[in-house]
Amino acid sequence: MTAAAVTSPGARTRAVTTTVLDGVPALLDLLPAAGALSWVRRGEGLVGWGEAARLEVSGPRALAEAAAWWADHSAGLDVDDTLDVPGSGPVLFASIAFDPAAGTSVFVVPEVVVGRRDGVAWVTTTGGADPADVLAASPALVPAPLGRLRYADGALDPASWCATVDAAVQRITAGDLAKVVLARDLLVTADAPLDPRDLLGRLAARFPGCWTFAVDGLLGATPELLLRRTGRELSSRVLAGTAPRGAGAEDDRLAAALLGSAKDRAEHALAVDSLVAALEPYCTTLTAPAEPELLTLANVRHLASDVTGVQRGTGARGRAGLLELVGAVHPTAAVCGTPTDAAAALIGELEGMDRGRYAGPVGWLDARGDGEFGLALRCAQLSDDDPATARLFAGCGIVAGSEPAAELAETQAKFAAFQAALEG
Ligand SMILES: C=C(O[C@@H]1C=C(C(=O)O)C=C[C@H]1O)C(=O)O
Repeated sequence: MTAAAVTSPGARTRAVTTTVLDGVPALLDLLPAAGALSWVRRGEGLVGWGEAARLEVSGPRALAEAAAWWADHSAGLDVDDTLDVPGSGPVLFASIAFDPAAGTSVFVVPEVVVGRRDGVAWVTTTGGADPADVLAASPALVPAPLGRLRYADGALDPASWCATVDAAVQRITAGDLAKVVLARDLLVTADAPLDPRDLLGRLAARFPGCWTFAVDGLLGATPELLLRRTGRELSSRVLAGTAPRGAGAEDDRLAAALLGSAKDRAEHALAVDSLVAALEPYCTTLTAPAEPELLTLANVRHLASDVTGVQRGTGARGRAGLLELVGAVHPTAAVCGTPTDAAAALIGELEGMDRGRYAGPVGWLDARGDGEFGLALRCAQLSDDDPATARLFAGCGIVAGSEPAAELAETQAKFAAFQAALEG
């Protein structure tokens, strides 16, 4: 059964105009406090605000319905876009549930989008608003102190979560499956309301190589690119295999140990294989590196593989749409496990929580079908009911030989990404 809640554009919102900007604004500084939408890396990307249209959808055909809705929506627009680059003209921000059949995925067409790509900046407005007015309206951000932060266990306390890791390792050893990604949540309450703009600014400053995202209150800085499409070109950055950072020579030792770890390499290979197997039918060529590289972040290191391909078919009708591709590759073994069905069932059995949109695809697409989707990791879901609270998520891949205490420490290192943004 599919549930869908839709707000559709009226005649007022049919005119979409992209205007090139003379100056190049700092994208995240433009965002208003409410309804922030973001996909920014190294100062480039897209931010948006306001809602010209919105779709909330769940069910086995959720992504197909969203794709049809977006095609229908964009076909009815009167577009003036002389720039014509990926992300100019009409744009849809998306945050897809980890399990789109059961959870709610959110799609938002902003009233205003500001983009920056290769040093060129533009603004796209819907409904005839003057770009000068919408940019002048963005208020200066005064960082608000959050006061004391109080943390509480989410679904499972650390000891219970370690017991689930142990149970998963036993199932893997028994031969039921090869890998499962188990996550946990952590609740935080501040003295004052959390301001998405503060959080996004701090995430981007500390994690410049990650994609700083925000859609419908889910905010984070993810290092993992699920799928980018530009024309027929596809790319993905697969991560799996993680080590903590250390001080001085210890940091180098930990990096070398990660690169040489048979366990982490095996865990990584499962994630790459899952992406390649799902993408291959859609591609004329698809290339994965023979060896992973190290990706170094402020809080952790990962094994990383950049996979690139060229999509089969030409033209909007001759090739699969971006949301179809996203639906085909998700969930990879980076966030679910191998085999997918057995891992998904074990997650449902052991985790004891609803992932919501955590570990789901998050990003944007335009009316050409170009776009970028990351995996919603290193993130928090701000509460609708209490603006001073949020739910943080972190998970890790469990394989034969995983040790519960080390996996718990890995979740703590991953939580630290968002915690640093909260702590300022
Ligand atoms: C699941 C998460 O991260 C994933 C799991 C990783 C691992 O187990 O080594 C590494 C990167 C991500 O693919 C998370 O950050 O919550």
